[in-house]
Amino acid sequence: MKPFKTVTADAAEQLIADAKPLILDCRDLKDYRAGHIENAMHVHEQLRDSLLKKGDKARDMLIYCYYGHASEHLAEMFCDFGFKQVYSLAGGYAGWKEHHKPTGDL
Ligand SMILES: O=S(=O)([O-])[S-]
Repeated sequence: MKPFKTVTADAAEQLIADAKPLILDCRDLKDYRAGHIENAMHVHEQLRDSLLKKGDKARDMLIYCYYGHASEHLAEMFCDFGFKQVYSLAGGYAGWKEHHKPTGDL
């Protein structure tokens, strides 16, 4: 069984509204800059490492990538480091946009 949870765009939107998770975008920086889920942070290696070491393990964390594959790997890594509430967005940012969810697009 996966140590993290996979959420649909609808469930992720609800999660964001209810739990105010830390939102991590693990796509390329240029794609993040072109548009991302509101309040998402771009995860570069340094941020990832510092979160793994010092992040709040009890806080909900929502991770997304392009289509929902890379985020699963990252989600698993956070779980391995003891994070308790890790979610991966199924379908990634592509799915999010397809469902017409709000973005911080410029
Ligand atoms: O970002 S991706 O791994 O889903 S192609």
